[in-house]
Amino acid sequence: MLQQKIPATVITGFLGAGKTTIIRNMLMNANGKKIALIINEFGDLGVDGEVLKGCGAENCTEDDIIELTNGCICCTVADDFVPTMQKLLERDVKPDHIVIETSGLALPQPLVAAFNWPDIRTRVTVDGVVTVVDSAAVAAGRFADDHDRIDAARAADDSLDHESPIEELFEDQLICADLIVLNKTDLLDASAIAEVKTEVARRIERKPILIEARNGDVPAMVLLGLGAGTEDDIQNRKSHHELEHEALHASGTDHDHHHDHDEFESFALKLGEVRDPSAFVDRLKPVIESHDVLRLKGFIDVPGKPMRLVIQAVGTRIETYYDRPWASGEKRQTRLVVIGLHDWDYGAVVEAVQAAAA
Ligand SMILES: Nc1nc2c(ncn2[C@@H]2O[C@H](COP(=O)(O)OP(=O)(O)OP(=O)(O)O)[C@@H](O)[C@H]2O)c(=O)[nH]1
Repeated sequence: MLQQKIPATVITGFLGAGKTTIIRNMLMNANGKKIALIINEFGDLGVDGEVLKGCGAENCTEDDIIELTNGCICCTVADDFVPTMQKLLERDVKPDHIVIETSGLALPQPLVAAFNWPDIRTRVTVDGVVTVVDSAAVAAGRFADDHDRIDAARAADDSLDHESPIEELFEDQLICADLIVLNKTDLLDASAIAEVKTEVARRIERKPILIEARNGDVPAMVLLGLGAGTEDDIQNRKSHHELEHEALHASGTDHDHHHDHDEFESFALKLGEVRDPSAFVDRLKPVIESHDVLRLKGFIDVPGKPMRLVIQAVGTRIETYYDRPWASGEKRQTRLVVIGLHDWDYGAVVEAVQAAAA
């Protein structure tokens, strides 16, 4: 008997756009579908996996959540992703649907291409690539970089062929989408949302479905019911990197030009108790602003509190909430992951975050 392929949904989008939030919502509304999650993060601390395990969904137990933390999934496809999929597909009880959350810095294209590997292609299909957009960040001009500055830099150094790394990545993630979710529309008025739509649409020639969402509230039926078979269409969704590579190849100047994440850096910090989390948040804001920290997240140990406090910062917008009690035998500790552009003053950022927590 011909086995039906298991559908897999790829959830991508820049740092902090709301990927984990969408998945958390979906798990609560999946109508009994057994979901397997593959979670990929940039940085050593598996915060997203822990947050999702903390939500205790019955259709997706801790066993069904697999974390890939050896760097961005697009660079570790062969070593990490493919073996993980193979193991998942060998389980006795197969999932009804596989959901993959890429890191905010990953290119979805190499991941989708992996679905054409022979022993994966016969068993799984990409139901769709969902690209989550932080509408507030788009409205604030986060992805529309200062082109004059970049042009000037290019004029001074003609080996610079890139747009800014953030803008390029944003476009590559859009280009690969079957569904674009304009998330965080609660933070904008109607005219700003309309501008964001125009801004997003002008960056892609294909016309994927575009929907608005607040707090990642997208019906599971929509999210998991795209039926796109994206692996058959990757030729039409090439990343800047792939196009550049092809152009160099055609001009005979091809060289060993790997995609990497050199433009971004992250570090993990382990700290002691934070007595006054709201003062910590207040002190963090100027640190994030002055050092252009792109993302900070983790868990805080607040003395006297039985629960751990989750902290999520996307730019200077910071949210904290208690998610679950510290488990017995679990070490109470403040653990943070901080992501920024590689040219930041690393030592100064570490010191400033430590000082803010003290
Ligand atoms: N105001 C607002 N905040 C949101 C919305 N969706 C998510 N957030 C918040 O944005 C922050 C980041 O959300 P996540 O879901 O962790 O984002 P992510 O894309 O998984 O982040 P990375 O995995 O680090 O790239 C959290 O504080 C969320 O609560 C939304 O629609 N509106």
